[in-house]
Amino acid sequence: MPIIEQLSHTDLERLALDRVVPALLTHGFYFVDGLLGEVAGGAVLDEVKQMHGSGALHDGRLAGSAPGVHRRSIRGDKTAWVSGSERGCEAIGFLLNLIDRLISVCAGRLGNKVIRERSQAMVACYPGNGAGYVKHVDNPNSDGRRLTCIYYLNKNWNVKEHGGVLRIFPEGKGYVADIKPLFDRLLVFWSDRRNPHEVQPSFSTRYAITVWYFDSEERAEAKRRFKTVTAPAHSRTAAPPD
Ligand SMILES: COc1ccc2cc(-c3cnc(C(=O)NCC(=O)O)c(O)c3)ccc2c1
Ligand SMILES: [Mn+2]
Repeated sequence: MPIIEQLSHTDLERLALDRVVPALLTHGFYFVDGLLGEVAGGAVLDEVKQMHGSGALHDGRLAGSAPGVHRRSIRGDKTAWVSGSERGCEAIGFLLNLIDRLISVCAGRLGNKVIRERSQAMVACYPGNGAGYVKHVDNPNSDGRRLTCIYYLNKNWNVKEHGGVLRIFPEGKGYVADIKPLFDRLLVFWSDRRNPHEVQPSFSTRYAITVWYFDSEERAEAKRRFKTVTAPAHSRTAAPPD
């Protein structure tokens, strides 16, 4: 299927400079709808459905959980990690390239941090059995993750029926932000303690693709710390694969 480029580079620059950067600097998060358009977004969705149908998604892991606490009670998604260059991930690769270009335009204007690298993409499915993800911070302990980017893939999502809202509790703000996991929506937010968030129980299959962008210095320092401190396995701070 031909992938029609929806956003010219100028559009991407305008989106980054006029929308994403100002929102990150004031509210700490931003979402945009219609990122890829129906055709390219639909191609990404087809690839994710194919992965799910072929059994490529497995129970998501936890950074470090207290013994005896049942993982599913904390995090109920199934995930797979892709680079986007795998066979059957061409549309996902196109999406990741577009998000890379968007974030690289933003990076120079987000303060003195150097955002130059990112994690692999985490393809996630909340199966719709009421599972969600309890309130958490993606990067509570300076593991290098600076920005979380989540691309949602859910058509005809009805929150009253399906739940699955991502609720962000912006630190120090008097409000919460309820983000519906709608098809072709991209959400960007600071990964650290500024943005505790939860995935509310989902009652329909809920697909998303997440990438984390690293602050190179914080990431390098975290790797040094990780190597030198022989922390017991269960207590280690987890971070997605590079
Ligand atoms: C041990 O290695 C790892 C590697 C990656 C990990 C990723 C998550 C994670 C974090 N946040 C969310 C989330 O907030 N989703 C919001 C939404 O879908 O709207 C999510 O689905 C998954 C948790 C633990 C991990 C451990
Ligand atoms: Mn999270």
